[in-house]
Amino acid sequence: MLDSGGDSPSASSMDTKRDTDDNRMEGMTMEREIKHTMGDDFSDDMHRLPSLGEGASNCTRVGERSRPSLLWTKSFPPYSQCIGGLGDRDSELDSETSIHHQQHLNHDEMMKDEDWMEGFQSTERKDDVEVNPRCAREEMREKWKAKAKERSGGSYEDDRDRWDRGRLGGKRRVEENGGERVCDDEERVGGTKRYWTHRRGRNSTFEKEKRDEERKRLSVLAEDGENKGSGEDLKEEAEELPGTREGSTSHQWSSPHPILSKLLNSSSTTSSCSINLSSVESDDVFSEGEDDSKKKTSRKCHSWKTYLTMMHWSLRRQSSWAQLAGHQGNFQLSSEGEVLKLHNEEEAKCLERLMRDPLRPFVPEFHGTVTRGERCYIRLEDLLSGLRKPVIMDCKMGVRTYQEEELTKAKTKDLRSDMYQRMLKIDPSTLSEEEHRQRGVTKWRYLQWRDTTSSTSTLGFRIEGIMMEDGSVQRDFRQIKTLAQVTEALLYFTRKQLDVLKAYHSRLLALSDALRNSRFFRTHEVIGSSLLFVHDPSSMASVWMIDFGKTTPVQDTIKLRHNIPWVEGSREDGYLIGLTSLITSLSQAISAASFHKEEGGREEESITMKQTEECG
Ligand SMILES: Nc1ncnc2c1ncn2[C@@H]1O[C@H](COP(=O)(O)OP(=O)(O)OP(=O)(O)O)[C@@H](O)[C@H]1O
Ligand SMILES: O=P(O)(O)O[C@@H]1[C@H](O)[C@H](O)[C@@H](OP(=O)(O)O)[C@H](OP(=O)(O)O)[C@H]1O
Repeated sequence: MLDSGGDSPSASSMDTKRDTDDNRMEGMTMEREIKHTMGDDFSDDMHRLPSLGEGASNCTRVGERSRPSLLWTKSFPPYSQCIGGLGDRDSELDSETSIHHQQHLNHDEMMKDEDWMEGFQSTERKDDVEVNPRCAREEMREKWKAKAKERSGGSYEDDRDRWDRGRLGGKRRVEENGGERVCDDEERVGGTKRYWTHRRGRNSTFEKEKRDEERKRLSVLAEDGENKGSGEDLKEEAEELPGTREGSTSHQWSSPHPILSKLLNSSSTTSSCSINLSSVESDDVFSEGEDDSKKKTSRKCHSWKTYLTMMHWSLRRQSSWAQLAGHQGNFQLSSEGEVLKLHNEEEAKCLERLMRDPLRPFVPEFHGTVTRGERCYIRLEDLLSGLRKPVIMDCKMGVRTYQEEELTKAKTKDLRSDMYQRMLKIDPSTLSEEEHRQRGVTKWRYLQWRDTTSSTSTLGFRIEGIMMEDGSVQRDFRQIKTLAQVTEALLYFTRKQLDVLKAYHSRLLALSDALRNSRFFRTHEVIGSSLLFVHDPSSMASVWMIDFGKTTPVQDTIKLRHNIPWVEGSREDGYLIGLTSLITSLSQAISAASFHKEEGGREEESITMKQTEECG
């Protein structure tokens, strides 16, 4: 089912009938499901207006600049352990036009929102840090410190605690920095789940200290004329994100600090690391499959600083960030580990509003904008930060992915030959004679075709892509039309892990709650926005709302319901239809995974019994 090849989307009439029947059955289950999971406000069929603004929610008060209500199945490494943020562009970020979103968070404005945010409780997230083995890094650090001391005439501050605070001490940091992250440790669902909150203290003294330390390290490195050139090259190289390469469909994951581990494990001929090193220099020195003698010779040619420069570069490469969908080349990772997305006025405005909305806990933190060269970017929290081998799924929400104005534009707009080619490749029969003659289609025509040939127009969302823990990416889910197929995809994506499925399910229920209380949602047509599902092998899981590039406010006279089909002029997006489908599908997946687990248990039991009998 997940295979991209195979049948054409133009299904036979029998298939279509089966699909329709499936959907009808699923629709009935869905209604039952919604009654069960979403409470009375959502309990009617999808055509009923959810009572926006009613009732209380679990969300946290927004004005506190907190990261509330993350639902993880396990503890989550702190932001400071994400190494992707190390870098040399800190100063650039600091010095360039950087508007912190807090500047926009006018207190009075926030107070205006107070009435409909009432009842929001603050839940906090505990930093239950697992400190990773860092012996190798320790060793490297000692070497570096010794050299740094030598260079600076012995003035280098040998402050082990400082380093440890920065690199390892998530928990300690909590204590020492006035509770940058705290947790209510609120046990849920049989004591296996917790609601975490996550206070973002990016501009805290600690963070500044950490950056200063980093700068200090860099300036020591920069002093070394011998390696300056290569260091600069590497910095440039590191700016490019692995997941953003044109045409790249897979992303190789690395073991922790690949270059460092290679350095310190010189006796092994093969390395466990599989990071895709694209630097020429790094390939020279460390390429896979090299014989030992070459490695040794090569190593002699490079000073310790080269290693450090490269280590630093590799640490930056350690970010788990990967782009699963969307436009190639629109993203960068900042030295602070933020995701920089090409600026879009609409999106920036939405994010600003969202930072003052009950939906804030479901949206990446927005840190304003930054200019790099001639391009302006919005600065977003990296939602993959701290995750080792994240498994990601991008679901584009809504029953349509084009704005109403695209319809109007379509009448005058240029024809798109690239979109014609894409349609031709997948299903030539869908193109009209005129379109064949013109060898082009309007963008609206293409987007509408995408919506109707995927689950978008029927289920109110579609899976845009899935990246598994090995970095393999699957993007073609055009064949998925029914809820049963979605459930199958969810089981595949989560590898039937019950805790992950349950965490996603709860998170989506919390989201539906927040949406009901969200003024933003009430007043915006949400088009082309995605839900980003993220978990990792340790079963931490969460869902985030991303991509507001085509989300626009509607006039006061229009009351959006979000749960009814679209007709031209209504501006309805069907976001809640998609959310409902996803919640239902997750419930089905949970049942299937539970059944599978029980079956597995029974099988194991009978094998053990058989073995015992045989032995006895
Ligand atoms: N804050 C974030 N943290 C981590 N990953 C992100 C973040 N924002 C985006 N991504 C990654 O980038 C991908 C594309 O994001 P997004 O949908 O915002 O881009 P886009 O170019 O606007 O997409 P589209 O072409 O659908 O409009 C996502 O699927 C996700 O993998
Ligand atoms: O899903 P596909 O088949 O990759 O098609 C793209 C997708 O629909 C994007 O949402 C759309 O960008 P917008 O959301 O910004 O409209 C893009 O248009 P574009 O080529 O004009 O960027 C399409 O090419």
